[in-house]
Amino acid sequence: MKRESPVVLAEVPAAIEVLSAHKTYPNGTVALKPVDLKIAEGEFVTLLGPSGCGKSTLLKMVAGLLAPTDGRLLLWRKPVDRLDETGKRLAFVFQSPTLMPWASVQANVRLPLDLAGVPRAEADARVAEALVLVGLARFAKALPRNLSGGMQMRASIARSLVVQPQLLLMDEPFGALDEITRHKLDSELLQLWRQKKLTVVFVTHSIHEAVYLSNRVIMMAARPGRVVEEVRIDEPYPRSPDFMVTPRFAAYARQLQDSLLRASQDGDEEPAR
Ligand SMILES: Nc1ncnc2c1ncn2[C@@H]1O[C@H](COP(=O)(O)OP(=O)(O)OP(=O)(O)O)[C@@H](O)[C@H]1O
Repeated sequence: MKRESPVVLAEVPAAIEVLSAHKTYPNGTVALKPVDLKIAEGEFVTLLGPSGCGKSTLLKMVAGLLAPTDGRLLLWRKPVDRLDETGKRLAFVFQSPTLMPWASVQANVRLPLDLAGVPRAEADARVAEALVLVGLARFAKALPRNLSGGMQMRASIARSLVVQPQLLLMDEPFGALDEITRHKLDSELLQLWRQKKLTVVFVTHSIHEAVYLSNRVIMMAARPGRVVEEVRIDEPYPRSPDFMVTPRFAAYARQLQDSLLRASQDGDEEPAR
């Protein structure tokens, strides 16, 4: 007699499914060859690769900011433009904090809620909570010009958190910061990710940042942009900065360095179409 299949343990649902999605810009640039990628709820996935490999293009397609030339992108099993049907929300964090210079930190962070017509009392409560989460509670009334680069980025992250997203898409958010500040914000981001049970897709040029933060690193190559490799970082969380001085960290960094080198060389051999 045929045996019953074993009980299937509850699978972690996919937050993101990229199904043969590719992008050619109107000027003919093949920014991304077909990509197939599944990201489970709660993962921290990093997109790493040389300049021009299509990291931002892929992230913007996941956000629904850019339509693929062909293929599909699903968030919680629905096309990206029907995210509201899933009861989930996403937020996008850009490299530049893009704060309104004339408005206080508090008003900047409240902006998405004002635009969505959230009542003032509720909005203020959510802003206060977000400012505490990013360590800016004392600077609610400050103007952006009086904040350091790292603090401005914290304000930008707070602005993304007030919409209470389940998915955070971050395009080189700490790329313009000095190394010490970047490490600090990386650690804070990991805490937020765990505390809020977020799914994060994070674009970076930094191998060290990718190893420190991610469950999984997606390596991409340029000319034309494509996914070439995937590396799992099997290191438990919470990860402290001490992880960065371990032989395991060095081994992962080396593996990614080799992969990045291969990805860069591949691109030189294959001309863009
Ligand atoms: N609007 C556009 N029109 C035409 N080509 C574009 C456009 N945006 C990006 N590209 C090109 O598409 C390719 C992929 O760009 P993309 O910005 O996605 O790469 P990236 O990996 O994020 O690069 P970087 O690391 O430098 O930010 C590049 O060759 C880029 O020049």
